[in-house]
Amino acid sequence: MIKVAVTGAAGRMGSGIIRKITQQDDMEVVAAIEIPNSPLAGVDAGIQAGAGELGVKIVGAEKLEETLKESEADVLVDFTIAHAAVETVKKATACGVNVVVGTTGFTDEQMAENIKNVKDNDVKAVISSNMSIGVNVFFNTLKKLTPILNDFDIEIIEAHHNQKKDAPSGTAMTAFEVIANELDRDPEEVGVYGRQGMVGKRTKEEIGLHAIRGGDIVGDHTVMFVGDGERIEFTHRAHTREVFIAGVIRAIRYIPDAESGIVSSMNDVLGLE
Ligand SMILES: NC(=O)C1=CN([C@@H]2O[C@H](COP(=O)(O)OP(=O)(O)OC[C@H]3O[C@@H](n4cnc5c(N)ncnc54)[C@H](OP(=O)(O)O)[C@@H]3O)[C@@H](O)[C@H]2O)C=CC1
Ligand SMILES: O=C(O)C1=N[C@H](C(=O)O)C[C@H](O)C1
Repeated sequence: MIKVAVTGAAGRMGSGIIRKITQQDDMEVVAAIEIPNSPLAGVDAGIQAGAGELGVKIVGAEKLEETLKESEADVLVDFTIAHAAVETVKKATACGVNVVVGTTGFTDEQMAENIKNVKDNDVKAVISSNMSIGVNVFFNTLKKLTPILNDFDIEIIEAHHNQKKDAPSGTAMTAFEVIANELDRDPEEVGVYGRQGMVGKRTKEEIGLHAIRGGDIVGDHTVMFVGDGERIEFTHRAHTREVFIAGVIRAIRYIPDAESGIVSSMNDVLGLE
């Protein structure tokens, strides 16, 4: 039985992950953590998630370390917000707990800190901006398309629900890094985040990133390759968060076989590439 702790337990992803884990016979929720001093502390995590009573009470993040120790969690799953996730990964890895992280919006420095904490504490980890199988095939296909279309202008457009806090999405940022890497372009130099005013003509090298926010859009990503006289619009659309949650379940199941001290990718989990 894999013992799972979930941070962001009352969030859109966290509650869906708790519901899904209760339907598996090889894993169980042993801890559910919310923001420090959460008003939800003491509430049953299963009831909160709509999965029926679990006998696991939500605790505030100020009790993270003691909760991880008492619950003997094998894996912590984090879908929260970047600044909180960095601290959570630091504390969980220091307690020897493996991590599955889907939170987005990390700066390069924050991601480097996550990787260092996994390495220094020799734990197992899966970190990915998008856990869906479709998006990971999308990334791999982009890797193949980009060198062929290297002369086209490339723009990335993402659309998400009106509750999303980070922009551009983590998935758009990963797509951007894949493309920049394939084209040997420095992401620091070629990223153009929206355009406004007299920005001048588009340069050949730049890659535009654009974020749309509205209603209940689960998550759409389009990479536009625009040439003279034709264009390719390569799109992934998530219809439901269940696609991300299915990936999380596979990532949890992958952890026992994962290599220690490194961050595994969803390609590793899904056996892609
Ligand atoms: N990799 C992937 O496949 C996917 C990634 N995501 C990413 O996951 C993250 C969460 O998304 P979503 O579930 O929609 O967001 P929500 O805002 O619905 O959920 C986040 C939850 O985390 C809580 N939280 C904040 N800080 C802490 C903390 N220190 N400890 C414990 N809990 C905390 C929040 O509480 P409060 O609301 O009170 O602040 C909230 O309940 C985002 O970064 C999003 O981009 C989302 C979908 C798929
Ligand atoms: O916040 C979301 O909802 C999502 N976030 C991830 C991202 O930023 O890429 C993944 C998915 O698109 C949904």
